[in-house]
Amino acid sequence: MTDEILIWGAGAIGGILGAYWARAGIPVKMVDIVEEHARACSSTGLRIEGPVEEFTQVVPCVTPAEVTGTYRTIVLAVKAHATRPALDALLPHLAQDGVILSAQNGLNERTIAEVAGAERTMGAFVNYGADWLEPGRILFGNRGAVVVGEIDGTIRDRTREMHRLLSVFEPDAVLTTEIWAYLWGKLGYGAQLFATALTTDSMTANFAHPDRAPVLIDLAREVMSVAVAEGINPKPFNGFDPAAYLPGAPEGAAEKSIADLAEFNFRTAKTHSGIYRDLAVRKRRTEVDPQIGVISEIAATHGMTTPLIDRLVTLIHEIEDGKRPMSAETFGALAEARP
Ligand SMILES: NC(=O)C1=CN([C@@H]2O[C@H](COP(=O)(O)OP(=O)(O)OC[C@H]3O[C@@H](n4cnc5c(N)ncnc54)[C@H](OP(=O)(O)O)[C@@H]3O)[C@@H](O)[C@H]2O)C=CC1
Ligand SMILES: CC(C)(CO)C(=O)C(=O)O
Repeated sequence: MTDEILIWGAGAIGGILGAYWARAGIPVKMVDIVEEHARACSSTGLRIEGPVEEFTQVVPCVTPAEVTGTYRTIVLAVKAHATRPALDALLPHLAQDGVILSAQNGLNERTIAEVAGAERTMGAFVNYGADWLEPGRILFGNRGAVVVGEIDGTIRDRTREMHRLLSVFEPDAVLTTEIWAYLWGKLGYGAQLFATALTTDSMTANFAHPDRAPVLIDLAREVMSVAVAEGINPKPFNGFDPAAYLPGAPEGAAEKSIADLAEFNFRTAKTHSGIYRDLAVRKRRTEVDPQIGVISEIAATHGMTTPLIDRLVTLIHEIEDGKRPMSAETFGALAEARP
């Protein structure tokens, strides 16, 4: 047994955490299926680039087959659709009294709790912007909200310790009793980000586009109404204001949130979302089903329908399958599903 932290998934999100922790002298090891990346991080080091800070840090990194021992803290930072296979591989290395922290988008904490047990699951919400560029190189595009909390809302010694560790990386990290409220807020913003990836335009260009803003507003309204049906009161962050998308919001509030998101994303060196990168750069499937499709599944349990979310999922799949281009016309096909 070791108190070394294991980061499972050493890409944009996990790699940055690993580099900051290793630089601060915190014992950390990373695991990644990309062997060339693992070798680079362990030998010449992981290069963090971009406007936030630039440095190179050696961080021990192995492939899943090379992991030995058991760990009390494992940070899971793979894409949402890789959560289950990653859990299968990491569970033999999780101590009985250990915990998995999800540093992901979506409601992965539900899956982790199901597989590893609720007691061994901790939630996080991360909104910093980063891109994996090539083996051993990650762009840190912008700082963003980092929040940690137990899935049952309690605050324990281990939660405070995780908050302390995250604060090494992000001094404004928040310790919360309402992690689900942040995760649902990110689902609303996440749906908007998926919509921006229907085009090749930057996130900011989409948020600032007069014809697209109303569609982005209606999308967030759909997600926020499902959150409310779930008994969640989503939290604001970095320009995303959940209350602006709820019934009874003051006039102009949603438009202001969209303008704030255009402004927030104008300041990042990460011009496009991770979804755009999956589709246009990495040419691979996205997290759309576990991150966005799940919203309509939850809506159905409340007897609600989510026409925009459903159309968005279909369009993203059509792009993944090469049946549609990323274009203004494809965004227009989303707009057709507006109420
Ligand atoms: N990037 C960002 O700015 C943000 C991302 N997020 C979220 O954070 C999560 C992680 O995203 P991100 O870091 O961008 O993704 P990346 O693809 O950059 O990093 C994930 C890494 O994990 C590897 N991997 C995949 N499956 C496994 C596995 N079973 N075991 C070990 N490693 C594996 C991937 O390899 P391969 O590439 O070959 O699959 C990749 O190197 C996602 O849920 C994302 O939505 C949240 C906020 C911001
Ligand atoms: C845009 C970002 C970084 C949130 O700010 C994100 O979550 C993504 O790329 O999917």
